[in-house]
Amino acid sequence: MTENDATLILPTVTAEGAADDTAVFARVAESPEADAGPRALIELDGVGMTYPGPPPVEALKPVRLTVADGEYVAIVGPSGSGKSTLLNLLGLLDAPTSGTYWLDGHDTSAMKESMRTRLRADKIGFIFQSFHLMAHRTATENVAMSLVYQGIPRRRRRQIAREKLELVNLGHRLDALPTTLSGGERQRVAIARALAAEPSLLLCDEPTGNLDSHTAEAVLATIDELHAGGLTVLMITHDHDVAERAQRAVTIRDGELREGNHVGAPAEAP
Ligand SMILES: Nc1ncnc2c1ncn2[C@@H]1O[C@H](COP(=O)(O)OP(=O)(O)OP(=O)(O)O)[C@@H](O)[C@H]1O
Repeated sequence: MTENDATLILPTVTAEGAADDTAVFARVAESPEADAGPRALIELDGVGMTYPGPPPVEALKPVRLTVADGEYVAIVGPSGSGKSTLLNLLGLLDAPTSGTYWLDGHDTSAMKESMRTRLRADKIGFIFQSFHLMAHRTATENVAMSLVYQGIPRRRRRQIAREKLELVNLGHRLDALPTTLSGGERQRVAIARALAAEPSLLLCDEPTGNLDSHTAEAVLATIDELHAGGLTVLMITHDHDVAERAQRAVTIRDGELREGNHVGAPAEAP
């Protein structure tokens, strides 16, 4: 990924957009539901996605899905089942063609693009199979740069980056370039970057797909610890062993979601 490509997952907010959003965020924070017990961080109601084609492809059939704040949920399915489509919707990288997506109480369907971008930057940290690190930047710079668009001063950005890298046990490799890091270490830099803005949701897209099983275990253990600390984790994977780490698994097949089959999850119609 080039530095330009990085803007796909890094926030790009105008001052105007930020001002609008602050007002909306304040209104939501004042709502009476804010105190009403365990809250849903994610709520999909009839959310579907049909790519226009031609020919049109119904990649995600209208689904309902609720993920509570602090949950660890795996979405598991084979190639072509609609995982990336769902990830792009959940990550506010794409808008659904039907239904309503509430993220932390915000109806994202009605939002302008600038607002969705702002919400994404505030609420969601991403980690991907291929790390997406900038090759010519140190670990600290890779993490710190994710905060550039949030108007955080450079010194503070670097301080946050160091803290997050220490959190994922990379305090001894702060100045290392990605090419000098192992695969597992690179993925931990990516996790540190995802955590920099204190997201509510960690959205993971096959984060161990490029790692050997030993290294994968270490990365998954880091994600377990983050979840134990209260972070909501949504793990997209085709690997049932990876999905087993979650509290709850949801299966996706041919664009249809089915509530999972293990670990304390009450079966629930999609
Ligand atoms: N832009 C697009 N236009 C048309 N069809 C698409 C588009 N993107 C995906 N599809 C189709 O939607 C379906 C779901 O694709 P998706 O990429 O979400 O699956 P996936 O589960 O992530 O697959 P993989 O694990 O192989 O990445 C597939 O049939 C795919 O061909």
